Amino acid sequence: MASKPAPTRASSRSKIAAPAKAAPAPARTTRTRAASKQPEDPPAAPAPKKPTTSRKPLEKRDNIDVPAAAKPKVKPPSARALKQAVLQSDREAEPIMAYLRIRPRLGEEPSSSPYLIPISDTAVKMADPQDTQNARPQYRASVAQPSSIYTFSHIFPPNTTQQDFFTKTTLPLVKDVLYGQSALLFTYGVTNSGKTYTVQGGTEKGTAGILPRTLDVVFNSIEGLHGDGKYRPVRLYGVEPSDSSDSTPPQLSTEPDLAEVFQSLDQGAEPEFDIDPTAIPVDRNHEYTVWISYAEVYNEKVYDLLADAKGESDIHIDGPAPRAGNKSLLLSRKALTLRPSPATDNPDAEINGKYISGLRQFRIHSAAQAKALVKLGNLHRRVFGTLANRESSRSHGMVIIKIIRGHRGDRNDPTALQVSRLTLVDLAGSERTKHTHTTGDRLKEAGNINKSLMVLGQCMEVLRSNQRKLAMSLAHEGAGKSGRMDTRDVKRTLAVVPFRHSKLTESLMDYFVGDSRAVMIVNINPYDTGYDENSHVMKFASLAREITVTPAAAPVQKAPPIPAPSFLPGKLKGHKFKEPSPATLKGPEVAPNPGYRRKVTISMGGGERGRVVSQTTLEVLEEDETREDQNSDDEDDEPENPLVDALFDEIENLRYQLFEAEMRAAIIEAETREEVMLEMEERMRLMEQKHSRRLMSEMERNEMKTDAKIDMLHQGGLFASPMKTRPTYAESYESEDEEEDVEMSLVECASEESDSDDEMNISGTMPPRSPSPLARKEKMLSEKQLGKKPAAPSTPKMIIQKRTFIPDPSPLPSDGEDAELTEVEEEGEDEEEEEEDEDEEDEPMEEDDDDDEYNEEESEEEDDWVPPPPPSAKKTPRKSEPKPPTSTAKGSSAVKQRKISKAGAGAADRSESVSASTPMPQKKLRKSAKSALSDSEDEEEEEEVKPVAPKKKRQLAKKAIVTVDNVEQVTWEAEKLNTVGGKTIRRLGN
Ligand SMILES: Nc1ncnc2c1ncn2[C@@H]1O[C@H](COP(=O)(O)OP(=O)(O)OP(=O)(O)O)[C@@H](O)[C@H]1O
Repeated sequence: MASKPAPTRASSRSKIAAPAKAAPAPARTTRTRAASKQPEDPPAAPAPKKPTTSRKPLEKRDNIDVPAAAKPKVKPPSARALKQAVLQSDREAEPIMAYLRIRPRLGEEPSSSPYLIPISDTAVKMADPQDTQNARPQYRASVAQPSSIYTFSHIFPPNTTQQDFFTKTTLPLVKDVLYGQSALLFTYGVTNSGKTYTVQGGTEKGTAGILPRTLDVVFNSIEGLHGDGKYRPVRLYGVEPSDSSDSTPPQLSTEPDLAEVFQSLDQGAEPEFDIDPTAIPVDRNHEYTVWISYAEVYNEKVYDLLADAKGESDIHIDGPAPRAGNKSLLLSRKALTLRPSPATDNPDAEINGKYISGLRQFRIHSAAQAKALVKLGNLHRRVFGTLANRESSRSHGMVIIKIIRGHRGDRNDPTALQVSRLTLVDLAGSERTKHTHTTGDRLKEAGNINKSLMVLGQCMEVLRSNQRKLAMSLAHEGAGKSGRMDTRDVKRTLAVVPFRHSKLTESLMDYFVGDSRAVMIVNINPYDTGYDENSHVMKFASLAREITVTPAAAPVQKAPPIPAPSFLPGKLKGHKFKEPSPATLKGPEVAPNPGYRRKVTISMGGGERGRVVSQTTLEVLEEDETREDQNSDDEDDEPENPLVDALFDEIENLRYQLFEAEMRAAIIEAETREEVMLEMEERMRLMEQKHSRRLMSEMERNEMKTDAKIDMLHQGGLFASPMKTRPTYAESYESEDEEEDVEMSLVECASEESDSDDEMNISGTMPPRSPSPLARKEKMLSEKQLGKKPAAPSTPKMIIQKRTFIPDPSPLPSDGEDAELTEVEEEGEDEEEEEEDEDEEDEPMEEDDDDDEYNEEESEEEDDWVPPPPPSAKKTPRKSEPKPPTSTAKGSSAVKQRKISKAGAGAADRSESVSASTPMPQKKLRKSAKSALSDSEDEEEEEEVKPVAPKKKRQLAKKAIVTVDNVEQVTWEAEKLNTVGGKTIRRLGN
C-alpha cells in the first residue's frame, strides 16, 4: 500500500463512478474472494487497474478545445444510444432504480381529480389540472409542461400495501447488505406526499414502513448467526475493536424537566404485532453483527440523533426571562464533521466517500432494540425542533444500518471482515420557499433544504454528463487526434461533481461514486395542488434514472488484533487510521464557536391522556463543528497544490452561483408569468364588462329607435288602420276661416248627437261611432275640395290624433361607440335643419325623393294634400259608420298583450299630449314619414351587413304597430263611450 500514490483532492474529484474495467487488477483479490463466497452473487468482475493520480498542470489538461479540424467528425449519438453505451461500458453498472409511489386520498382532502394517471406499471401521465379546468390555457401560470409522460422502474398505485412496497423495493437491498454490499434508499417528494409514512410507517396494523421491516428481516435472517461483537465498524469500511460503550443505549437527559418533555412526546411502545416475518437465506458460514446510527442534516449541519441530549433548566443566555407557567430549557448539540474516508479502508476505490465523524453507532441484538433506538432518534428530532412542527419534516433523516460479516470458520482470519451499509434517507419536503410563505428561521430552513436538494440534482446532472462523455469515449476509442482516443484523457476532462456543496450530498457521495446500489422512491400526492412542484419531482426522478452506479461487494478488511484488556485505554483507535486530535493540529488558536440559538415550543399533555396542556419553550443551541475538525478535513485531503485547489474551489463556487442564479431566474419567471396572467385576466374581465354594457345599450337604443320610427310612421299615416285613414289634425287648421267652420260644426254636432241618441233609444242598439266635431269639419272640407256636398249630419266624424315626436333617446355611454353616437346626434340635428330648410324650400327637397311612392301626390297636393287612403281604405270606401278598428294582427299572443300594456301607456300619454302640444305642420309630418322611410331603407342597407337584427326589428315594429292599433281601438271605444256619456249628462241636465 505504501507504494500506491496518495490520492489528491483534485484527482479524486475528476474521477467518476463507472470506470472502465480495462484489465484485471491483483489488488482486488481479497474483495473478489469475499464475493465469490456468495452463491447468489454474480462472479466479481476483474477490478480495474488503479489509474495513476499524478496531477498535470491545468494548462496542459486536455479540456482545452481542440481545433474543429483536428476533432474527429463523429455524429452525436442519441440519448438512448448513450444510455446503452453507458451501461455497456461497464458490465457492473446499473441505473439508479426509481420507484413511484402514489399516495391515496385522505379523508379530509378535497376530492379534486388527480392529475397523475398511471398508464402502465412503469409509465405515468401527468396532466396539468389548469389545462382541463381552465378555459383559457394560454394564461397558465405554470412553467411546467402541461402534460408529460414519465417512466419509472415501477409504479405503485395508491392501494399498495406497505408489505408489497417493501418486498418490491427494499427487500433486494436488505439482501445485498446481508451479502456484503452497500446500498442507499432515499425518498423524494413534496411535503405531505408520504415520505415519512413510507420510511417509518403508520400506527395501524400492517402499516409499518420500510425501516422497521428492514430491521425485522435482518434479524429474522441472521437468527442464530450473531457475531460476538469484538469489532465495530468505523468510518465507511473500517473496523476496530469495540468496547462496552457500543452496546450502551443513549441516555435520556437526567434533567427532570427535560425528561418530562421527552416523556410527553413519547407516543408509547411501537405496535408489537407489526413484525415482518420475512427471512432471507444467508450464508451460514458467516456471523453477523448489526449496528445502527441515526443522523439528521438540518440547516446544512449534520447532527447525531442518538447522542445524549444535554439539557439545562431555566438557563437564559442573552434571552428573555421565562414567562410564568412556562418552563424554559436549554438544549445543546454539536454539529458533526464530514471527513473523507481514508484510502486505506478501501484501497480499490477510485474515489473515497465521506463519513460522519463522531456519529455514534450502537450494536443491536434484536429488531425491537433497533426500533427503540430509531424511536429515540425520532424523539430527538422532534425535541430539537425539526419535527416539532407536525406539518413537515424540515431535516433530512438518515438511518444507517451497518452489518459486519465475518467468517465463522476462521474467526481470526485477518481478511475475513466485511462492512456493508444500508442507508435509508427520509428527505425533507422538496417544495419551494416561495410557495410555503416562510419567513425568518423557517425561510433559512427552507433555503437550506432547497440548497441541499438542488445540489443533489446538480450532482446527478454532472454524474450523468460525465458518464455519457466516458461512454462516448469508450465507444469511439482509437479515434483521437493521432488515431487514438485515450479514455484516461477523457476522464481528465470530466466535470467536478459538486458533492461538497451540501452536507447531504457530501455524506451520501460514497453511494454514487462507490460500489453501491441506489434506489430512489418518489412519493407523490396527486390531490395536492402543487402541480409544478410534483412536476419538478418527476423530472428529478427521470434524471436519477439516467445515472448508473456500480454495485459491488464491500471491501474485506483486515481485522486489527485485539489488544489485551490491560492495554485498553477506554476507547480504542483503529490500528491504521488515526482520528486526528486537536493536539496534533497545527495552526492558529481558534476562537470558541458561539453556535446558533433558536427556540422550539413544545406542547405537552392534553389529548387522550386528559392532562392539562402546557407549553415548554426549548432553547436549542446548535454549535458548529469546530474549526479543528474542518482543518483536519483538509489535512485528510492532502492538498498538493494550493493554487489548483483554489481554482477548483473557485470553479465550484462559480458553478454554485450559476445554479443559484438559475434558480432565481426560474422563480422570477414563474412570478412574472403569474403577474401577467392576473393582468390579462383583469383585462379580459373589463373587456367582458364593457362589451356586455355596450350590448345592453345597443339593445335599448334599437328598441327606442324602433318605437320612434313607429311613431313617425303613424304620424305620416303610412300604416293601414282606421286611424291612419283619417287626415291629420294639422290639415284642419290651415286657415283661420276653417277654424270658424270648425266651431260651427261643433254646434251642429251637438244637435246631431241628440238625434243619434234618440235613434239609439229607439233601436236599442249601439249607435255608430260619432266622429268628433273637428273630424266632421275636416270631412266637410275635404268634400268641399272634391266638389261634393258635405255629408249628411249623421255621418260619423273622425277623431284626429296627433302623436308627439319622440326622438331617439341618447344611448348609454359606451367605449368605442362615440363615433356612432355622434353620428346619431348629427342625424337628429340634420333632421331639424332640414325641416327648417324645408319650410323655406319644400319642393326641391321633395322632388329629390324619386323612389318615394308618394312623390307624385306630394308634388300635386302642396296645399290641398289629402292623405292617400291605405289599401284597406281604398278597397272598402269609407262608410258612414266606420267599423271599429279590428285587430288585424296575426295571432294575439301574450307578447302582444305585454306590448299593449307597455306601448298602450305610451300611446295614452301621446293621446293626452295632442291637445296640449302644438300641432305639427303637415309638411313636417310628411318629412318625418319620409325620414322614417329613408331610415327603413338604411336599415335595409344594414340588413346586407347584419341580416338578422333588422329582420327582428321589423318583426318588433309589426308587433308594435298592431299593439298601437289595439290601443287606438281602445281609445276610440273610450271616446265613444265618453261622447254617449256626455250626451246623457246633457239630456239629464235639460
Ligand atoms: N400510502 C399511504 N397510505 C395511507 N396514508 C398515507 C400514505 N402515505 C401517506 N399517508 C398519510 O399522509 C400524511 C402525510 O404523510 P407523511 O407525513 O409521510 O408525508 P411526508 O412526505 O413525509 O411529509 P413531510 O415532508 O412534511 O415530512 C400522513 O398522515 C400519512 O399517514
